[in-house]
Amino acid sequence: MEHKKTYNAKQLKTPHGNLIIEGPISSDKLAAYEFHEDLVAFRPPAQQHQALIGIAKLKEGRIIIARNRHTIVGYVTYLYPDPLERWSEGKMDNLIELGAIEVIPEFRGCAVGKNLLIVSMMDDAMEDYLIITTEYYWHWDLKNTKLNVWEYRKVMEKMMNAGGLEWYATDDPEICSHPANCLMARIGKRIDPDTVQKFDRLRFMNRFMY
Ligand SMILES: CC(=O)SCCNC(=O)CCNC(=O)[C@H](O)C(C)(C)COP(=O)(O)OP(=O)(O)OC[C@H]1O[C@@H](n2cnc3c(N)ncnc32)[C@H](O)[C@@H]1OP(=O)(O)O
Repeated sequence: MEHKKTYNAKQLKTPHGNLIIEGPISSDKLAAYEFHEDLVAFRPPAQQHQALIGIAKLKEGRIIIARNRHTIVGYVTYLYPDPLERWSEGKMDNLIELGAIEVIPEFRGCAVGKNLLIVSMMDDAMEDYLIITTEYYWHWDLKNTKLNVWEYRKVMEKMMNAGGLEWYATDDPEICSHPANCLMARIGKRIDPDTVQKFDRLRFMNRFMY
């Protein structure tokens, strides 16, 4: 499949300053911007910056950023699912995963997360994808936000809903291991029924056990 990427951008005014929410952004541009030192949710900032540059180079990879002048203060990633996870087992070239989303603490609660999702979906090419995201509570910043798992889950749902991702049932053991974990997905307008069926089979791989 051809992976068309069309750049979109919007301005977001926040009490902490104006941001540009933009992408998909090229690896060269990503490399040229500063990467804020508080972007620590997944890896040390320098390593995560490099990881995002790598994703932007992938044919299916997409990075949308929130930028304050020359500094990246938030991002969301899209790429094929990890080959070790069940979501890649269907070898579906139109299934991509929202792999990570992060906003620095200073700008949280200012709708940056929601706008990263909104700008992501401005690209019409997203209608050709089935987009999934897996939510595991152990990736959440419960310590600093002081939210409990259900409050945090609500934040995640509201943010993902802004991009049209909705809750989907699954028997994936890791997701089922805690009730706050979940699978969310967005089925693009041009997705065919065959793809939806394949996705259903991926969601329920253990059904013959019952
Ligand atoms: C697939 C994955 O990546 S899982 C891991 C997700 N990432 C992380 O947990 C990393 C650390 N956390 C973060 O970076 C941020 O908190 C994010 C990305 C989860 C959310 O980003 P934000 O920019 O704060 O989200 P945003 O401001 O758009 O808020 C979404 C909704 O949650 C609400 N919300 C946000 N923070 C809070 C809070 N602390 N308390 C209550 N509600 C909150 C917002 O008011 C908004 O709700 P609304 O639509 O009713 O107004």
